[in-house]
Amino acid sequence: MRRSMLFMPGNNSGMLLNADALGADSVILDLEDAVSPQEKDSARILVRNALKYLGYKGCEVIIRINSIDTDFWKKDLDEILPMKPDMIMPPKVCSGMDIKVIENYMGEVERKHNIEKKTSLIPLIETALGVENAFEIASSSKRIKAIFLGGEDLTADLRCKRTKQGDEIFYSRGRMVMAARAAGIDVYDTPFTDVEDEEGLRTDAEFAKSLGFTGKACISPRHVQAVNEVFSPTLEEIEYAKEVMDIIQVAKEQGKGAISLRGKMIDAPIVERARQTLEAAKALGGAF
Ligand SMILES: CC(C)(COP(=O)(O)OP(=O)(O)OC[C@H]1O[C@@H](n2cnc3c(N)ncnc32)[C@H](O)[C@@H]1OP(=O)(O)O)[C@@H](O)C(=O)NCCC(=O)NCCSC(=O)C[C@@](O)(CC(=O)O)C(=O)O
Ligand SMILES: [Mg+2]
Repeated sequence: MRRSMLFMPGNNSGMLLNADALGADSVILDLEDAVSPQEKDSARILVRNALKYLGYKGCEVIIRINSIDTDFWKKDLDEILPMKPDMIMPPKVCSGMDIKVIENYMGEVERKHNIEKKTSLIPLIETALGVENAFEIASSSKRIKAIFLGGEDLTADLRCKRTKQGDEIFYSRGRMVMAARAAGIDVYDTPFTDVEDEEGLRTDAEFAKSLGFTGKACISPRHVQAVNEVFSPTLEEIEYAKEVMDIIQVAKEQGKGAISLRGKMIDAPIVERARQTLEAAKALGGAF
């Protein structure tokens, strides 16, 4: 289960060394905006070597490449794909056509190196055009396992102020969740960028969860535990889900589709949510 995704700059060897020991479900080794243009070549080699020699058994590893309007993205794929990372994150994806361009080049590299695995994609959507085309992007390739909202670049493109409360990205968050769920994939929320503000982080993560996000990115290891907690089912939720499953069995035996539990109606969609809760709990290692 992927709840937290921790970004780290691809040119920081100290951070890369312990990448899979920080509690995040995924780490995103960044070759894009956290790396200056002068450092792109050395960061690419460092990340390639980290994948090759460190192995990263403790969590999923995603590489954020540079965007297709730069001179770097093909070199990124040339070096990184042969190391078979779990996923590639292309940034500033604006359309399904962008995905086709990336996918075609990935196919070329995979064939050249006889790589059977088709590496998955998690497109970063962080422009107004990208948000408008979110469903088209989400459904443009079988390689896409999730989409990811980038609030900082998006608000720069929208020409508005990025606030902690996040009213300015409310529409985009809803649109992303809708697009991802309609395409049958997961959806991840933008990182909370105030490293010191754990209460603000929790509020932001809880709000993202309430909208339907699967998980959230982090820029600091200090945020990982809170994000993992928020995106895990609570014991109360698990207990309730089990009660729902029990009571719907009683309803079935009585030939009913709906029944009452603690004064509230239980029917098919509530049972489906309970099933999702128990599935998440099971994925996290609970015994049910
Ligand atoms: C923010 C800060 C500089 C603060 O540094 P500080 O040193 O003040 O932090 P401290 O907490 O004091 O660090 C205590 C100890 O943890 C270590 N430590 C810190 N962070 C760590 C980490 N991430 N991974 C592993 N280790 C870490 C540190 O090395 C130290 O270790 P040690 O010295 O041994 O004690 C640092 O966190 C950092 O660089 N974060 C990642 C930045 C990054 O990747 N950005 C790009 C991706 S976002 C993006 O692009 C989003 C988007 O695309 C989407 C959108 O649109 O929304 C966009 O467009 O924005
Ligand atoms: Mg960005």
